[in-house]
Amino acid sequence: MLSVKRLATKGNVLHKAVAQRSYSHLNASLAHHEYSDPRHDKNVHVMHSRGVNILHDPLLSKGTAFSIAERERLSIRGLVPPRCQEMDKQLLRVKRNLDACETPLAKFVFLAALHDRNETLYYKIIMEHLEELAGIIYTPTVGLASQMSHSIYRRSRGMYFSSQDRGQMSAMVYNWPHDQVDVIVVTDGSRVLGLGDLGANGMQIPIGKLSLYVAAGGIRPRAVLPVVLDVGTNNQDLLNDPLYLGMSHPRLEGEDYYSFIDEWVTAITSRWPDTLIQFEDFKYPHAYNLLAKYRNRITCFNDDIQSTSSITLAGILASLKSRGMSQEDLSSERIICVGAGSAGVGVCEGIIDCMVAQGRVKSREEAYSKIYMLDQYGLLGNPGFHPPNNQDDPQSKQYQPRPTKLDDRQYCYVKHDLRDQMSLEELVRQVKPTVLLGLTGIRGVFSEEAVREMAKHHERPVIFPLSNPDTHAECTAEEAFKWTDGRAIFASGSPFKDVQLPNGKIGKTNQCNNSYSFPGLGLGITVSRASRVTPNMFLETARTIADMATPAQLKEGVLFPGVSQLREVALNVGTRVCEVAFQEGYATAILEQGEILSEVVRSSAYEPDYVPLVYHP
Ligand SMILES: NC(=O)C1=CN([C@@H]2O[C@H](COP(=O)(O)OP(=O)(O)OC[C@H]3O[C@@H](n4cnc5c(N)ncnc54)[C@H](OP(=O)(O)O)[C@@H]3O)[C@@H](O)[C@H]2O)C=CC1
Ligand SMILES: CC(=O)C(=O)O
Ligand SMILES: [Mg+2]
Repeated sequence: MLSVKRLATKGNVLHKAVAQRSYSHLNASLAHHEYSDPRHDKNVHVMHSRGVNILHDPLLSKGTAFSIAERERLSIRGLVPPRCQEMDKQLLRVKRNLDACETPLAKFVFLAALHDRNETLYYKIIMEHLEELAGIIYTPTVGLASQMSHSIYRRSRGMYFSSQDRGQMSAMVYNWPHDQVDVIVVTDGSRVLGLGDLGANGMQIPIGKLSLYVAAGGIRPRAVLPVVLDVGTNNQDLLNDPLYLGMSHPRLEGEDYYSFIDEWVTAITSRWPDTLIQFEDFKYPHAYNLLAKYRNRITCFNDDIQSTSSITLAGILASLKSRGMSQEDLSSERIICVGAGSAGVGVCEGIIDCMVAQGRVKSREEAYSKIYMLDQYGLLGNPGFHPPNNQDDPQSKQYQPRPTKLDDRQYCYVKHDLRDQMSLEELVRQVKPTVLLGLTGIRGVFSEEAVREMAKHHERPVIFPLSNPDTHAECTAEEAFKWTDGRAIFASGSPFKDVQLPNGKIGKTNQCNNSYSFPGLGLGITVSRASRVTPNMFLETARTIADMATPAQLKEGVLFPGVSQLREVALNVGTRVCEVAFQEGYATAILEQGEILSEVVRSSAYEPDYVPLVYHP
């Protein structure tokens, strides 16, 4: 086991990420009154300023929980109701108000307001009710909130960089009030979940992801930065809406687009050279192009491509055990992936990496042969199998070449012995897949015919409609269990309730979402101060999560711990990612014999507790 005694950043500057993390979350939020001194007791937060600013700073405010002594020394006596109420009473009030909200969107707005008032209380309630509230601050409700973002807008959070900021970004980054930023989630809003181009409204996604980085991954609230790159939108409804808050022009493309992103990356890394950047919800092929451009230059990854691959691979590996097989049997699976975009290709590359690492395939090419990929036109197959104008072959008469060419990444999956654009139903008949993955963003793509056909050939068909939000899932849990007579091993991107089966049993559902992988990845990278995010980190994340369900859970089709245990998942993943960072030589933290790495990771994770505040001019 690796151990860490003292950590330092690149350039030999003492870095507090781990060695001092236990008190670093006590730092004040606003630069003008930020004060952090390791000499002070770690249970006290010392500040230069006082008064109403403290009360209205969400990172510092305790609302009614300020003690009388604190009110006195912070000059806020009389500015809050007289009775001091501890956090337990505040939580009671928040939960009652939350339960009184009539719709998920109303809950979202309520929680966003709490986030803006008192972050400690926000994270406390989220962590205490993670299973319930992840569905509000994250998928599915965050999808609706993104669509409505311009209507429900109350207060700004994060940073926007837009086409009118060209040439200004290196200066703008200094408008952010915190000197240390551990994780940035950035989107250009071009493909928000399965909801398409939502322009600047996409901001709700980085905010939601970063809330999970804090609640599950233990990253400090003051060290996260949500960002929208507003390069315009092609969403005409938003452009026509007088309330829309983004730039009112079509999306930048080509050189304009890539040089814009370059300016932003340069600006960000000039102020925060060690920050982890998570690219989120960029449309294909920009998502891949940006990853290819920056993955070897800065500490970054693409969530949709890479961390989705970790959790989906974890799901497939766990399903092998659930079916009484070994994880090493991965290469004997026959996998159909419907969706050939960022997530589809990313997920399949992760599966192939694992097959190759297991050494049960002779080559990467052999691994590609195990996966069948479809896009909106059907199977990526052989166009040569369509003799033109063959009157005897009804399929051939309908054949139209794809309007767009496949790129190199997709071309690897082309099946030269099968007809191009074959339908899912026909492919299932021919291939008899063991695993069916959906990453299309399109409801209903898993038809009854396809799923029933699959279930004819396998006792436990593995059916993963992974698109978000729930309204865009390729099929519902009810459908999957109905069409397989309750035998499916089911996982979806957004949460579905377990299904009551006619035989009295319960069809267990799993959530297979990158929210299981990115918080731990971020924690591990932050703690180790890894300078790069590597393929092995994603592979090991998958293996770690795949080993977490108990044999009893696996037997009944439960593949992962529940969402309420995301913190535990993140701590395990974080520890493993940290180890990989050290083993691969990308950790810039200093390693000495001493503490146990898993304990360092655990003690580094933020806990939402109030800390006494002290004024020291
Ligand atoms: N569960 C999770 O953790 C995650 C889930 N996702 C979900 O995956 C979905 C796709 O994301 P992403 O890959 O980035 O999006 P992309 O737009 O990059 O890719 C979508 C793919 O689906 C294909 N497609 C569209 N319609 C159909 C259809 N009717 N039948 C078959 N294929 C179709 C598209 O084909 P064509 O190219 O021909 O248009 C394209 O290949 C989203 O809904 C997203 O929410 C994404 C990341 C994580
Ligand atoms: C979960 C996620 O990242 C997505 O649906 O895009
Ligand atoms: Mg995403």
